[in-house]
Amino acid sequence: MSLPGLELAEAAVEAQYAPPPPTQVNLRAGSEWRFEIAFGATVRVKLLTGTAELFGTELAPLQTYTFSGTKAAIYTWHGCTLEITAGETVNTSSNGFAPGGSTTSTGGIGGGGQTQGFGAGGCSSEYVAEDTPMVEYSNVHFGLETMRQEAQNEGGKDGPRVLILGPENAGKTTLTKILTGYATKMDRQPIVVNLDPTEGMLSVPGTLTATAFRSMIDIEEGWGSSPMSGPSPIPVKLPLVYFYPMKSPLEAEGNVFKPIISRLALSVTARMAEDDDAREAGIIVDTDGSLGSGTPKALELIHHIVTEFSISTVLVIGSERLYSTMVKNYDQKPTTSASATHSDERITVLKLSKSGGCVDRDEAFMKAVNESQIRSYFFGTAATSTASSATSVGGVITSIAGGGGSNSNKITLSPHTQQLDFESLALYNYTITSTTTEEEEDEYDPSNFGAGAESYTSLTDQHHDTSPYDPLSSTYSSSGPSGSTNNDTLPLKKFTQPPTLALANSLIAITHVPPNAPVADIRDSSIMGFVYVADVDADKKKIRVLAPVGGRMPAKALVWGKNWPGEVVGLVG
Ligand SMILES: Nc1ncnc2c1ncn2[C@@H]1O[C@H](COP(=O)(O)OP(=O)(O)OP(=O)(O)O)[C@@H](O)[C@H]1O
Repeated sequence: MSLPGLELAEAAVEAQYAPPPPTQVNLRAGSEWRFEIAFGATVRVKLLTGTAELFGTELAPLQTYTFSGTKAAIYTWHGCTLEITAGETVNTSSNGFAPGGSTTSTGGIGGGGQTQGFGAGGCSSEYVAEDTPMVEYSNVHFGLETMRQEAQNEGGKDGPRVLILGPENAGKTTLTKILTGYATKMDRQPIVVNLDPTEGMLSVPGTLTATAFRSMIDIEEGWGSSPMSGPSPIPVKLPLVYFYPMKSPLEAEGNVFKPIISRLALSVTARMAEDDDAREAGIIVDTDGSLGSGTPKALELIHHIVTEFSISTVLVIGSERLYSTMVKNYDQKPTTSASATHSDERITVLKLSKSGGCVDRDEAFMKAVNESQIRSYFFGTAATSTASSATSVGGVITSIAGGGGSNSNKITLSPHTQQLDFESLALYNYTITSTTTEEEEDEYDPSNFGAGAESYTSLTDQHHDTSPYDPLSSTYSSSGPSGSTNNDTLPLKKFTQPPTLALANSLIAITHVPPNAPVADIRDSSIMGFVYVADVDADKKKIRVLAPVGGRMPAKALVWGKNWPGEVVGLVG
């Protein structure tokens, strides 16, 4: 192609790019290889000698792991040699599967060559770092392990309930993975709770989940996979999923987030009460970066989490200020379960270093991560790995609520599309005013939906937070009341018809409650699964949806993910 005005011929991308030859990386004991791989590029990593782990989960020797759209590090305690090879590229533009979908299967550098970087194996960035906080993190693990041992020895005592806090990109999720990986390696079965709606854990973005980890985390995909039919190299996990279709816990003054947390905590506590393995191993709670902001509202939500999950250990990464606030509010204060069990259990607050490897993920990368999570929820993952064989199955899924975030079993699913009569659906939408400054106001306007005010109903939120507020009273005295009580109306409205075009390309969650359930019940319901709106026919009042399973749409209340995860274009061609 000629460049206008310059009469220079631009070399073809393929010609510019030669696949890098396999590279060997020698890691000394206590160092890590940090790498970034763009979406669309794949890089294969093999452990040739020694031992190594990726965020707490050990790599099997001589097995090839394939990574795409990843920023991570492989750490070694005793030294190792890794082999890094370029994998095939993924067509990110035209197949409707981008960025996490089908591959060109060229075995080399294909049309998407521009996504390959110039580092080893086509990484866009890679280097070896000697300075890591892994010793600190492993000490935390052994501290937690002592608490688990105590819980095991003294029947009835709970294992550690850990809350991980910090600003965005401080490494909270990474620490959660490391602690979970180490715990499962020691045959513990911790319950991992994800309270970060920006990124799904074993589910799509916009979900808050709790999962009992009985087996190892998947190296390539982050968290492993939730149940679906077909062979799976890593045992699947079954998350309990709640839908929170907002980007930040602080939206709607935290009034939607808090009751869902209470629900989640109730389920987790019930599970711990009847499952000794879970009780001994305890809970690890990963949070959203906005809770690390230290604002009164964020502190109030932290307090809610600490209370509801009876947190015993608070880990703060990468924020001295937040650490000092947490020490002031919680260190050596009794846990909420201490008063219930008449024990003397006290909260410990610890400060941890942020890893120098933590990378800021820009909006485009996060968008690709989120789209990839949603895409894999419906389509499974492409067969990129030589470590596991791909199998096409009929898309029959036994449980559909999870599955999105990390379907590592390289299964291609076949979701079903079907036409639905919009009038037969009970669709609800959160009508919040976004607190995120860059987002436009999102007030509910019935006229947008072509329906009068009578087409939606509004019920009052029944939830009142009665949790004691002592530890934080000093914090709030200067800023006045927290403001959590000035919005008693739950911003969850039902609308009927006609369907709006804004529905197209968005997700709808199927709850477990009947269509006419009170809105507080709809908000508090766990999720059966998701459908994706492929098309809207406003005239005929019909929508075409993509569902992970065939058959009739369950007659349940539905919640629209309009604000978040929002529009995901091109899932269905
Ligand atoms: N040691 C490391 N080497 C390379 N990359 C790393 C390392 N630690 C973390 N990362 C990467 O940095 C990014 C941010 O880390 P992580 O997701 O753990 O942060 P977070 O605090 O959970 O962020 P958020 O609040 O936005 O969810 C991730 O892509 C993660 O894989």
